[in-house]
Amino acid sequence: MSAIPELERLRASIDNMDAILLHTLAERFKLTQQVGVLKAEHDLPPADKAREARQIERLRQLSVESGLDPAFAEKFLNFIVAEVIRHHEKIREGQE
Ligand SMILES: C=C(O[C@@H]1C=C(C(=O)O)C=C[C@H]1O)C(=O)O
Repeated sequence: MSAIPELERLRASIDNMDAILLHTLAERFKLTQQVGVLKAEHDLPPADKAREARQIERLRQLSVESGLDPAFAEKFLNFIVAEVIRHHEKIREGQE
């Protein structure tokens, strides 16, 4: 039996999941952009390390519960947050 139909079925679901991830990320960035504007208006610093530490702790816990590598979850969050902070700095400088 050919593996192709099963491979195509799995890849179609993977494509759907990728779309969900991307749309979810886009909605998250809409929210963080609003936080960036609020911070710039009130002269608050772009990064909040205490908040990030709480998010990492929470996501590490959720990862264990859902069978995901907690180290990966932490790296993934850090990657996204770094991009968010880059945007916040730009908003602060009036470039966004
Ligand atoms: C969005 C915020 O700004 C930064 C980005 C965060 C994020 O992307 O979740 C979290 C903390 C901050 O370093 C915030 O302070 O809530």
